[in-house]
Amino acid sequence: MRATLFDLEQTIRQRRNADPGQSYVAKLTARGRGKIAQKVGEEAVETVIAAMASDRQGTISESADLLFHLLLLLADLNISLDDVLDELDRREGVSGIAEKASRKDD
Ligand SMILES: N=c1c2ncn([C@@H]3O[C@H](COP(=O)(O)OP(=O)(O)OP(=O)(O)O)[C@@H](O)[C@H]3O)c2ncn1[C@@H]1O[C@H](COP(=O)(O)O)[C@@H](O)[C@H]1O
Repeated sequence: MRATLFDLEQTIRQRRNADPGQSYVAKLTARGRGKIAQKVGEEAVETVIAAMASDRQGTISESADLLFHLLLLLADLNISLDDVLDELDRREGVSGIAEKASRKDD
């Protein structure tokens, strides 16, 4: 059966308090939110670089790293994937162009 982002979210929550010597999730968590956030930024940049090089496999690999580290950061903030999907649901059907035009200060 195919693993989902919800499965990965659950694994990350379970691994946060594991032995940092045995778990990357625990190790990065122990290094603090700033380090997790830095990794999200690095993986985002690496995704962009791969995409701009039209490196399909690289973009897939870096995107997986990015999603994984983003879930780690969200877990550190006690934000669930459902919280983010709720926000996307809220936006469903609202054109990004129309939404931007409705902002007063833009
Ligand atoms: N999906 C992932 C996953 N994707 C990437 N990574 C790790 O993320 C790290 C990112 O690589 P980098 O080279 O950027 O990082 P780094 O070598 O630590 O570099 P520095 O920041 O230290 O310079 C690598 O160590 C990858 O192995 C992952 N580690 C774990 N998972 C999932 O999380 C589960 C729990 O992992 P553990 O907590 O390690 O048991 C695993 O079973 C997987 O399902």
